[in-house]
Amino acid sequence: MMNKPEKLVLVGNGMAGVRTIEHVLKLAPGAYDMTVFGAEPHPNYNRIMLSKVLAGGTDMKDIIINDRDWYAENGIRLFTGDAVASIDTVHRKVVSASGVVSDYDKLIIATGSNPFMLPLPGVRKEGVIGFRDIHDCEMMIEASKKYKKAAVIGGGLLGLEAARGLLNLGMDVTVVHLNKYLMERQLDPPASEMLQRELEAQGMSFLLEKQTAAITGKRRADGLEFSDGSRLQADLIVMAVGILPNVELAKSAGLQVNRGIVVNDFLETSVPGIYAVGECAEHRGIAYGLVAPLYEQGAVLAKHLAGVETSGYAGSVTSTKLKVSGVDVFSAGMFNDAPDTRSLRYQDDIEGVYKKIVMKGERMIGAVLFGDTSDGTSLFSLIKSGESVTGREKELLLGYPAGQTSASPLARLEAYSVDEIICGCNGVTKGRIMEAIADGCSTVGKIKACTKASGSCGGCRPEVEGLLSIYGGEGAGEPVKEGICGCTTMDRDEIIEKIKEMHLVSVKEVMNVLGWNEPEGCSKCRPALNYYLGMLWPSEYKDEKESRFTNERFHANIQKDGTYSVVPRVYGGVTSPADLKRIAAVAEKYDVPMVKFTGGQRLDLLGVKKEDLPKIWEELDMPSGHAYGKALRTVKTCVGSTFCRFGTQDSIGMGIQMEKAFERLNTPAKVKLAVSGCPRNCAEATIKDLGVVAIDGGWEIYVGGNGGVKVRESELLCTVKTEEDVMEWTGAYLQYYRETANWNERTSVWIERIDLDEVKAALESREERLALVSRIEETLSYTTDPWKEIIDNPELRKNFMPLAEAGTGEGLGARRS
Ligand SMILES: Cc1cc2nc3c(=O)[nH]c(=O)nc-3n(C[C@H](O)[C@H](O)[C@H](O)COP(=O)(O)OP(=O)(O)OC[C@H]3O[C@@H](n4cnc5c(N)ncnc54)[C@H](O)[C@@H]3O)c2cc1C
Ligand SMILES: NC(=O)c1ccc[n+]([C@@H]2O[C@H](COP(=O)([O-])OP(=O)(O)OC[C@H]3O[C@@H](n4cnc5c(N)ncnc54)[C@H](O)[C@@H]3O)[C@@H](O)[C@H]2O)c1
Ligand code: SF4
Ligand code: FES
Repeated sequence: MMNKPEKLVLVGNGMAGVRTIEHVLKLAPGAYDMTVFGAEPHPNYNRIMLSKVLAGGTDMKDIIINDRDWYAENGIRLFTGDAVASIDTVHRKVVSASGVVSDYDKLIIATGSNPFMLPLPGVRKEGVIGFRDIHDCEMMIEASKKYKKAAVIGGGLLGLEAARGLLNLGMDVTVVHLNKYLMERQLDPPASEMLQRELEAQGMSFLLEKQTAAITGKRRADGLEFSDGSRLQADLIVMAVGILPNVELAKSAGLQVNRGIVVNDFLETSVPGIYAVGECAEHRGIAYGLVAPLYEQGAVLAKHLAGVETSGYAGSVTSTKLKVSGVDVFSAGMFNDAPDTRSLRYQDDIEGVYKKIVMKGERMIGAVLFGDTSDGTSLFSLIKSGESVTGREKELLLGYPAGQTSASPLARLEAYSVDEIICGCNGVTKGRIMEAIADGCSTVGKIKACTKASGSCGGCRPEVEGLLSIYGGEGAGEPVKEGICGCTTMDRDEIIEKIKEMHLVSVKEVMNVLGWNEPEGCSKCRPALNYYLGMLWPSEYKDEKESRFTNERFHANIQKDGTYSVVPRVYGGVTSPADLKRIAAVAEKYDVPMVKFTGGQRLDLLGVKKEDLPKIWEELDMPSGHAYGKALRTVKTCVGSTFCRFGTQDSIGMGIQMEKAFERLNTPAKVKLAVSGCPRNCAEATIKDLGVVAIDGGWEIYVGGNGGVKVRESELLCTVKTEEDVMEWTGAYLQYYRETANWNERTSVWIERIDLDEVKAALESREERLALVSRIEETLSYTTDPWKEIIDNPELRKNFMPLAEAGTGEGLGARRS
């Protein structure tokens, strides 16, 4: 195109600016003679990965995007550690702090942002820091070696990622937040509360609705003082209360500046020949703080500079994911309710999943996901497209039922346009990934090396794997395997085989030895490994509470208002006046707002405060009903032959026997049983994981039923004669399920996957059945009642105390459960 190269100067060697010149190099090679100035002493690096560096497991050298050779190979003059001090817009030149003068024909300002440091007394003391660059990250790592207590001011994305990193570095961390809800700019209150609970369980402490008034200490900070007069001790204070676009240079050069440097749709500033891109730019009144929109800006600016036609940048809808391992949070678009919007919500407190989509007319305009963010990309795509989703709201909220291929995640990926951004962190489109696959990239690793997709937060890895399986076809050199989660490419069977072969005995050891790409794992693999290890090594494995969901850690179901529910075990649904009196007395004494019968014939005490749980368990003096766990829940019974005139067998006695035998059993997913005294089936045994129906002279055993979201009628496994036979088949069946199902796979899904005939074949021989029964009995012999364990152990009881009693010093000590 152009003959003599024009001089292009980039001020700011960060993510948006360098991405722009990468595009220019591709679109118009040789068109520009380029010079880059960076205030930091490093080549261009991935700032978002600093959170991962702080959290451990990622090395500083791994976050370099373009090393110094790249600049040299592309003929770019690079000045690092040398900030541009002034711009002469008349003579078109910039002058750096060290005195380097550089002429330009075109100038890009990409100076990013500065952390907003609250103007508090004491803010300049040693030990007070923002979190923006490699230097800050190194300072925090150093501080953690000498000091113990950290305070992070600001419970937004950055503050929480910083706090998680500091916890990993062994510090006690308190997050001080102005608002009542964490991440209030990204989450609605229910999601925010679930997030807080999960982070508390990880060991983070919170002070909400707290206004910091001063930073105390002499030369070095030693704590915070709040506007209500209270104090917090801390040796390291990280300020994460937002960012301010870095506009000083532009302002002093006379460019129009509001909050950011004002640009039009082609990223042109008020001065001809000067452009601004990235966090420092303000487009249509918005200065963005996430890479995806900044990369979109960069792509437009590059086209403009390369003389390639573009309709300009029209602004972005944004989405965010929190990069804290073990917590899946996604937010996009307008997620708050408004008078002209309509919201649909789904909440599963047992699995710790919350989903919300916000509709305006026929369009979806926002979404919040907690616990399961797998639909994030497709929901975001629909939000951005603005297409009508009328009639599909429910399936968008709930995701698509397994096996429904027309709307499977793969089908959705296939339906995306080639311009759809798959990897937000690196701005990689579906089309780019398809190109890489067509060029021979046959593994996720190769696609990462070639396109950078999945190389940053890792959140897009499932989509990259999906695209590989769709477009890799026969040509893909290495087979595409479904890892149990994004942290590994190994599937369940491979992991179990390795655990057995190498005798791995802890979650951490499995992750280390089997090369997890996330050192801390995630909310999918940690509980799964915890289950597999417990199933494989019943005598030696010690359950890792931190790998379990909140409900299982507190042995009670958390409710939407943060209270808990208590469901004592009532074998076979049969209670006694004495038990009922105790339940009533406890309910009165602790002001339990509601006592309710469950669908499984139990009594549920709802609205219990966490600190009351151990006292209530003690006073009830009844075993845990495990209503919160992936475990045997209930054995529902009908009245049977004891009282019913149709009854052919004693269904109550059978049910009680089964419940007493298998209570406390850990299973891949919850398990519900039922026993009916005749084929009228009043206990609804044919929609249970295992249901027993009495017939003349014997019993029928049905398996794989479900009465939940996707109703499935159970199938006949066998017909047996005696109660002993029922016990043997039930034990063998439950153990076979425990040994072969994926973690979190209900029997109804498992049986469709492996087929009933396989189950029948596996249980056909008496010898095999007895071997399975002996393994389940061994497992059961090591189980204890969790409520009793806590009642008898003062250390465990402390986890249930309110913060002020459980903590240290000013009542804010970190609580690790
Ligand atoms: C810890 C952390 C985690 C993050 N995680 C995410 C995430 O998960 N997802 C996401 O989308 N976003 C994330 N962000 C935000 C994201 O990193 C920024 O949006 C992005 O880096 C902004 O790019 P930029 O090029 O505008 O600014 P920067 O990347 O900040 O680059 C600006 C550069 O300009 C330099 N500079 C400033 N003034 C001058 C001058 N006068 N002369 C020369 N150089 C100068 C600065 O030193 C800096 O190196 C995170 C940010 C941080 C700090
Ligand atoms: N995963 C990600 O996408 C990610 C991660 C880190 C950073 N970032 C980006 O980096 C930038 C900086 O992040 P951030 O979290 O600092 O900004 P933010 O503006 O998103 O959040 C700042 C938080 O601090 C709180 N706050 C404000 N004043 C306070 C005070 N006086 N005391 C206590 N709390 C106070 C606010 O209520 C707010 O929730 C943002 O643009 C963010 O999007 C993104
Ligand atoms: S299932 Fe049969 S035995 Fe049981 S209550 Fe109903 S009618 Fe009676
Ligand atoms: S979305 Fe973060 S690496 Fe792709």
